[in-house]
Order: sequence, then C-alpha cells, then structure tokens
Amino acid sequence: MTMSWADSVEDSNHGWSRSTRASYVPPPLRTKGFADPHSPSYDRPSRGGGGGGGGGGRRSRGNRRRAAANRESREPNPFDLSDKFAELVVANEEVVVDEGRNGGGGINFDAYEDIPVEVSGAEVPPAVKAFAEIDLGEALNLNIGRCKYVRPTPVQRHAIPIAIAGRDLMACAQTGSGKTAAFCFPIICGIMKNRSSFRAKGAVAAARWGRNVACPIALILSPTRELSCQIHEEAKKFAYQTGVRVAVAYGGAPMGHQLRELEKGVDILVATPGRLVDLIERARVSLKMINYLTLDEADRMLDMGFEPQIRKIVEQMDMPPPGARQTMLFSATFPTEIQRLASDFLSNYIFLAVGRVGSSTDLIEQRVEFVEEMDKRAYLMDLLHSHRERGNHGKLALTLVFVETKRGADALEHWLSVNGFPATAIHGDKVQMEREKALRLFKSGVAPILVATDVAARGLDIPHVAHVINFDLPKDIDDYVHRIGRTGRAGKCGLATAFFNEGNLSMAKPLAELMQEANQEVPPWLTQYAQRSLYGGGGSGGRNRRHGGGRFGGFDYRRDGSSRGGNYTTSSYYDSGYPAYASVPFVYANEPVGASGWD
Ligand SMILES: Nc1ncnc2c1ncn2[C@@H]1O[C@H](COP(=O)(O)OP(=O)(O)OP(=O)(O)O)[C@@H](O)[C@H]1O
Repeated sequence: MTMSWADSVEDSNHGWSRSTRASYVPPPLRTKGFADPHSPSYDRPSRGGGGGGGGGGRRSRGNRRRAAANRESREPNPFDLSDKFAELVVANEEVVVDEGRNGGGGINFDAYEDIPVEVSGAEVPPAVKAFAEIDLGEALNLNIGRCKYVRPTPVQRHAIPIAIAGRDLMACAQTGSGKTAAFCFPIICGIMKNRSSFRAKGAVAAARWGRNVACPIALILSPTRELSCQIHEEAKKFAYQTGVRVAVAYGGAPMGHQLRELEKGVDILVATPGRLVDLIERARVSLKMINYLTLDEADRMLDMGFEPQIRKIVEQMDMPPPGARQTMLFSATFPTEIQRLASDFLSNYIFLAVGRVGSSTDLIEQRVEFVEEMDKRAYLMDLLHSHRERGNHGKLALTLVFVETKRGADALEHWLSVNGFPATAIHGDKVQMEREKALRLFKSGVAPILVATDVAARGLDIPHVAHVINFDLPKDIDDYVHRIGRTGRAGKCGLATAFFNEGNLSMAKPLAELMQEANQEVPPWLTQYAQRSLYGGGGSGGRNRRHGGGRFGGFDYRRDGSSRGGNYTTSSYYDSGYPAYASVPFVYANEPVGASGWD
C-alpha cells in the first residue's frame, strides 16, 4: 500500500510523531526547501522535553508558546498526491501520471494559444504573462511552485491583475481552465498584505460578538457540497504556510466538526448557501468583516434555484455593500439575464470573457448519436465494450454518464454493475457519506463508471475522466457545456458523446451551433432537426434562447450602452499573451462584421 507524506502527517495531527511515521516523501515533493522532514531547511517543530509528541504529556507554558509559534509549520500538508497513488494501486498497471508537455502540472498550454479574450469596463488593469510579474508574496509563490503551475492560464493572466487591483469582476472562462486559482490567489494575497489591519478589526469584532462567532474576511460560495470541498482543498494548498486560514461549511454533514473548525478562526470561508444561512441564523458566522465575496458557478448561483438564498446572504444579512467589498463572479457560462441580475452585487466591474463565452473547449471531441429511448442501454453497453476492447494503454480512464433523474441514476448504476461494468452513482437523494464514497470509488478507479445527475455537472475536477456520456441530454445547453467540461480539463483532451432523440428537439439548434463553433462535425440529421426546431417544431425556446439574437455565446450585457460607467472600453484579443487587435468588435463564428451589437 503506497502512502503519501501527507497521509502520514495527517495521522500525526494529535502530536509529533513525524520522526517515526513520516519517513516516506513522494518524489514530486522532494524539492529543496519543501517541508521535508529530512531536508536541512525543514522547520522542525519544538517538542516538550523529548516527549515524542504522543500528546499525553503535560506541556510547559513555554512549550505551549513555542508550539503556537510553530502552528503554521504544523499545518497538515495539503499537497496530497494520494489520489494518484490510489490510482496506481487500484489499476495495478503501469500508470504514468501525465506531467504535460510543458511541465505545467499536466496542462498543455499550446491548447490555449489563440484563444479569444474580451475585456470590458473602465480602466482595465493590463494582463500579465507570468506569475512573477505580480507581487503575490513569497509564500504564495512557493505554493504555486508546489502545485507545479509554471505559467498562468489565460483566465489567470487577465483575472489575477484585475482582482489584485481591487476591482470587481465578472469572469467567464471555459471549463477546466483554472478559474479556482484565478480567484483564490488574489484573495490570499490580499489577506496576507493586509493581515495586520484585518487582525485588528477581527479582535474588535471578537470583543463585540464573542469568540465563537466566526468573522471571515473572504467568502466563496459554490452550489454543491462536493464543489465546496474541492475549492476548500485547493484553497488550502494555495494558502499553505501563508497564515491564511481556510474553512468549509456545507450541508448534509454534521455541524459539529465544521463549527469546531470555524472556532479555530477562519479567514476564507468556502460554503454552500443553505448551510451558510443556517450558521448565520445560529449566530455562529457573521459576514460583517467580508472584504472579498466570490460566487463560483455564478450563473447557477443566481438562477431560480439559488437566487433567493444568495440575495439573503449578500443583501439581507450583515455583509458590507458593493463598493465596500470586492466581488468576483466566475463561471463558464453567463446568460445575459443572469448578468443583469448579478450586476446588483457588483460595483464598477470589469467583464472578462476568455474563450467564447458559454462555449465548450476545442479539447473535447463531441459526438452526438441518434438513439431512441428504449435503445439507450444497449447503445451504452456497445460504447463501453468498444472502450474496453481498445484498452487504455495502461492509463486510468474514467467514464461519467449523465442521466436526468435520481431514480434513473440508481437504476442505471445497478444495471451496469450486474452487466459486468463496475459503476457507482451520485445524486441529490444520497446522503453525504454515500456521495463522498461514490466519488472516492470513481476517482480511484474501483468503479470507473460514475452515473450522475446534474449534481456532478459543475466544477468537479476529477483527473482521468476520459469520456462524458450524456445518456439523457439536459434541457439547457449551458448545463451541457458544464457536463462535458468534466473531461478535457487543464489542456488535456477528452471525448463527449450525447444520445439524442425526438425528445430533445429543443436542444437541436443550440447543440448544433455549439458543436459547429467548437469545430466539431455536426451530423446532417442534427442540422435538419435544428432547422425544423426553428420553424416551430419544438423550438429553441425556454432557457436555450437566453443568449439572445440567435447568437451562441454571450457578451458583456452593458455593451448596449445603457448601464456603462464613464471610461468604459472594450478590448478583444487573440490571446497567446499578445493582443492581436484591440478595441475592435469581437466577432463570433458565422457572424458578419458589424452584426455583433457593438458600437
Ligand atoms: N496555471 C496552471 N498551471 C497548471 N495547471 C493549472 C493551472 N491553473 C489551474 N490548473 C489546473 O487545472 C485544473 C482545472 O482548474 P479548475 O478546476 O480551477 O478549472 P475551472 O476553470 O474552475 O473549471 P470549471 O469551469 O469546470 O469549474 C485543475 O486541476 C488545476 O489544478
């Protein structure tokens, strides 16, 4: 059984047993200066009289002080590669962890050459080409190195300087393109730079409201528990040994542990809306100190399902108003009417679109097959058999199958399992422990097929998802974009197959447009359905028309001029780091110049 260094450190949390347990350091972590117990630069924790850290002995006051001083170096190490080792164990084959062509943590930066970028707003801070061009602080830079991020992705190149300059931001970038770091880095950097003033205000707040009311400085809201956990894990890596404390609060799990973590003090709180409202109403969290507010998957957070809760949190609790806080909204899709809603939360903001707004990435090969409802299972079986026959060349290859209903997910999981394809399922009716277990089994390859509802559609960054199958197509093209975005992440390639039949008529036009825009082969029958739907046969109505004007994608809704500030400018680039042209209308595929609604 392979064990990562982080595993052994986790085990030693209750005392200092590092010297006996932490003997193994995975090769990628054996870098000079990294917190390696064998390295000369390792900041060895002090111990009380050689007690060995069993936790049983009584510590003197001096020792307690030293222990407190060492707390930062005793943080559990978040750079846990155990997922990858688990894959090695489970697959029992020679799995090569792909470090990518450019050594960029597996990211293929060539995939991001010539990506269209659109920025609009007043006095837009310029983009950077390297992390080194921004003063992120030494501790954060070290963590960027530990994550093996060599260069910023396009959304990071643009969003980080904007956020560091303190500007509000509405950012839209393709799935898997590094949005999490784009909002985490500026928050961590800001907290580090203003630590003394934040701590002083925190002390005043604690004196007023008591120590068991957590007063975070930053709030990151996300729609699902799994995504909140993932952001929390990422943020912990970025904040490692910076002194910035990160905590998570999400529903479906007992509150006790989350409360104890909050009581230890929290600078960045990652939360799902429901649990956060609960914590605020129980007076365990106050938003009075919020300086940074981020909504990840912002369009989902502001659609009908979440909007009332978000408004409650942002407008009716004690959070400082727009202008007094910095607000950043991120998603891969941003429908116009949601932009309009979101602007209530923002002040003099910059709109950033990297890649075509609401589009899929070209890294994902998209196929669509005409499959009648009753033939879907047989067709799926054929697909899985052909994958099995082709083999994965020793690499772990996971398949994510999206279905419409929770019951459908359970039924398909069962059917696949009895037919020799180890599968697991995730949906909203499962208790949190079952959901976490399903994800664990899937990630590790024990069950290389995950049947999921839309609860797994957004944000989840699961390595080695090679194929996304839309067994049931969603009703909304944006949901399709997010679903297929579970593959083809961080510059890697992926495959997405959709089953289409007459029940999906409303998807024909947006799907054909999306595929065409992403240079995918559109089957002639789909084009015919798309044309038919134009003339009333099912229509591209409902939520699929929300991008307006028949244009796929979206744009800064302020372009119409009605709600702009004074120095509003727009710039469009083909981003290989250099502007190809600036302040020129951005032209969407298949659209004549001048038809884009720009002035
Ligand atoms: N600069 C970078 N260099 C290398 N890898 C990176 C870089 N930035 C992010 N990544 C990696 O890219 C992957 C995708 O990042 P992330 O999950 O933030 O994407 P996202 O844009 O939020 O996707 P989604 O829209 O699906 O939520 C992660 O595994 C992350 O570690």
